[in-house]
Amino acid sequence: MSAGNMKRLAIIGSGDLGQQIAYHAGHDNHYTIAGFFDDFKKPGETAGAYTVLGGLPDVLEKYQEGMFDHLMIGIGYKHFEKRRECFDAFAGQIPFGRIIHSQSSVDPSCRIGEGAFVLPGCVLDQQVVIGENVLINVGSCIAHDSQIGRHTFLSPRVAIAGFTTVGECCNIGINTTIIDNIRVQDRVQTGGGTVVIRDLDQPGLYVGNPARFVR
Ligand SMILES: CC(=O)SCCNC(=O)CCNC(=O)[C@H](O)C(C)(C)COP(=O)(O)OP(=O)(O)OC[C@H]1O[C@@H](n2cnc3c(N)ncnc32)[C@H](O)[C@@H]1OP(=O)(O)O
Repeated sequence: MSAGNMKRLAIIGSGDLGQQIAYHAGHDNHYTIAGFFDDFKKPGETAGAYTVLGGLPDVLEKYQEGMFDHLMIGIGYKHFEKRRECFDAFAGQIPFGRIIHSQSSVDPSCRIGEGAFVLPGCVLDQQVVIGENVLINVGSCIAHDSQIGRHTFLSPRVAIAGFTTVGECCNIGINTTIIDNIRVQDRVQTGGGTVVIRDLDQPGLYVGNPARFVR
């Protein structure tokens, strides 16, 4: 697609995650980048290669003025409540982007929610279901028939076996392994390298092999 035909993407949050989304959305030819919305920067200020269009109160108006076509949330795992709130505030009013990087392999039978972002090097096998506003970081692998709940963040190289369900607003740490037929409760966080071999029934932080509840 030539740049002239591409839809324009605006991103809420111009920090590290917003920059990562802008980079891949642009360089992998999904969108031209309209700019960021960020309450902590001034309109017109530069953030990386792009401009701040305004703060959160300006998003709807700028969309109605035709400044962008699709929206993504660049608020990361340190602010899950805000990540969820922002998505829910604009869902149904503004179309969200859905980006699957061209260097990922996603089976056509997968269902990927609005606002979801699959980064390079991921493999999603048959019938995987990815909820709205989920981010799947580089090199993650999700086997057949597994599901990831809304707003959840998978760090790089997470490995999830078949028939497993990860809840909403989870932060799954780098290189976490989850075996098959597991259920992970909403709002679970795992440390790097955690190995999950039993259901995680309680929200909170788990680490280690096998995973143990920390707090
Ligand atoms: C593109 C990107 O960069 S995406 C971001 C990717 N980043 C990650 O995945 C970060 C993963 N983070 C971690 O692993 C961190 O160590 C956390 C979040 C689990 C722990 O953070 P803290 O809140 O500082 O906890 P703290 O360091 O006090 O650890 C609590 C206990 O868990 C242990 N622990 C912490 N991390 C791990 C781990 N990854 N594996 C095993 N044990 C661990 C600690 O040794 C400590 O044990 P103790 O109570 O017996 O002494």
